[in-house]
Amino acid sequence: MNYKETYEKWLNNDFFDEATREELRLIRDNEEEIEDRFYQELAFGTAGLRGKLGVGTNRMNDYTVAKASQAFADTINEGGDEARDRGVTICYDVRHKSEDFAKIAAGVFAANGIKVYIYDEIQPTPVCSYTIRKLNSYAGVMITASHNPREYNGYKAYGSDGSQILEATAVKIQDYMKEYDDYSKIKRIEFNDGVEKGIIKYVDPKVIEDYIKEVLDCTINEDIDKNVKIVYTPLNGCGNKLVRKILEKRGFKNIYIVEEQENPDPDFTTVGYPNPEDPKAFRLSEELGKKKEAELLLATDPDSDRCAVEVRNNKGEYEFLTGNKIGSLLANYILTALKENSELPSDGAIVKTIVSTDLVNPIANSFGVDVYEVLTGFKNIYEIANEFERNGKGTFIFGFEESIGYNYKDFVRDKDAVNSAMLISEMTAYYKKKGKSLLDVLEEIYEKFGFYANEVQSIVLEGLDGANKIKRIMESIRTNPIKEVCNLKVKNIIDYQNDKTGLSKSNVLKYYLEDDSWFVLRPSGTEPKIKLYLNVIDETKDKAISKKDKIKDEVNKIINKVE
Ligand SMILES: O=P([O-])(O)O[C@H]1O[C@H](COP(=O)(O)O)[C@@H](O)[C@H](O)[C@H]1O
Ligand SMILES: [Mg+2]
Repeated sequence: MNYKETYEKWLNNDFFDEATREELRLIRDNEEEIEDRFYQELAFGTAGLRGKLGVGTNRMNDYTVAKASQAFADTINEGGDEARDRGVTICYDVRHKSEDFAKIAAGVFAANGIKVYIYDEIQPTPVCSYTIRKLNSYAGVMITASHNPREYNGYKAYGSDGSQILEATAVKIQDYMKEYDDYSKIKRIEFNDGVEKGIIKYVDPKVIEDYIKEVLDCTINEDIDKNVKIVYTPLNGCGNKLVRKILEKRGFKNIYIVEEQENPDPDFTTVGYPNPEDPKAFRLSEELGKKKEAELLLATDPDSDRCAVEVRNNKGEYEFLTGNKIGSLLANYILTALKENSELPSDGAIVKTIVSTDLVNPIANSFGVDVYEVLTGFKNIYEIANEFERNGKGTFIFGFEESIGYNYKDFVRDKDAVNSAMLISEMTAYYKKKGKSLLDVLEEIYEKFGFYANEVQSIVLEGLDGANKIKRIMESIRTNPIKEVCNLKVKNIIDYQNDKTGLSKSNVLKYYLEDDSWFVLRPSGTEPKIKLYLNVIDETKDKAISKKDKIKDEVNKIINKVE
């Protein structure tokens, strides 16, 4: 069926509610809009389903959420009575429709005989992962579009191990989805009926208390300067309650919250694009920071799994620290402390993605700790912890990725901005006591382990046209491989789609240059973007940065030539 036929089918089927059909009538003459809404079904990407809110098969709405939930329910039902009884944990964030979608999903699972555990308020993504493990749930769902713009929502799906589902399960769910083109086949009861029947239950708030204890147990050093001044913003998302509680419980004396961004706001009015990977998200934090002379600014994204950092430099200005820098600092901090406290496991591992900085390799190796590399996505990072658990060997210490995601230990199996905010604050306070800032420590790390310059550049290409352009860029570089960049010969090309890498197949190209620098091109799996990642090494910091900029420019020229 082509997009126009699907559109007509929705328009003329009185199964769909009047508001839905009215929205479709209004776009009758807008061919482009019809195509964008119906040319495909939402599909599982890096972190579940993600799409714009609105009517259509390529949109997040009551029907597509119900369909995905029915297909997920079918997958769970393959596990029989045990799976149904262990049930599904459901959480949701602050976005438009998040709570509604959570309740629709709950109604679908319940109608399929699957128990549901749901919170009566917004929760961060890491709490979803934690609760699945704590309640021994068979699966989980987090309704969120993370840091995407306000027009988006999404559906993160989890397995019983508390990490997001891998491709094999996503494919299974998508196969089941094909059986529900007729939406009336989806089983669903009203949320309140499910609560009355007792098949949908609210999670005991004690679980949150246990989570807080576990996070506090991640404390590494107590001998720290708790007077360090910290500004925190939840960016109107889910981080507010838990991050503040944790920082208070750790005894930090000077925590300042950006008031305008304290309470939930699904429009993210005060920030616009609520992605703290973009330093613009720190505008209000910087203002408050300057007033309070704060040393550290922390921002968590709307579902509070990403944590961004700015640090005050000698001139009193704030410097953004990328995910690669924070990942390296945390790895160095954690490993140093574990070694000093004689707690470093002999089979310990650090896990990062293939697009994250290599600086962590010499750091980890100096402690005799292995670094594992996986494809983009925290689901892949925690698959290593799951494997360790299945095989009974290996200890997951720390995982991170360049997109400001980190986590220590494995009681939460997704990135955790609550735990990260605590550890970054602790690390800052620890070095403050020694008279150093995070910037000083970073310089020491470079001196000791080498000068690495990293960058991630995103090119936004929206809609079907954008998606096609991204395809053409990847195809063009596959068919005409780059041979040399900035007088550096290409030493090796890894095509994760076609080469045998030991990892799942993925649309990613990694270019290694003769000096061991590399760059990677891949389409984002959560946003309409193609990303260029760079990891460049040289003898000094300045040389590394300038070489990285030159390589970036040259690769951009190649990309821009693609029609
Ligand atoms: O968006 P979040 O915070 O859920 O984060 C998700 O998306 C990020 C960006 O992925 P992509 O480059 O494919 O857009 C991934 O790095 C991350 O592991 C994943 O959990
Ligand atoms: Mg997020």
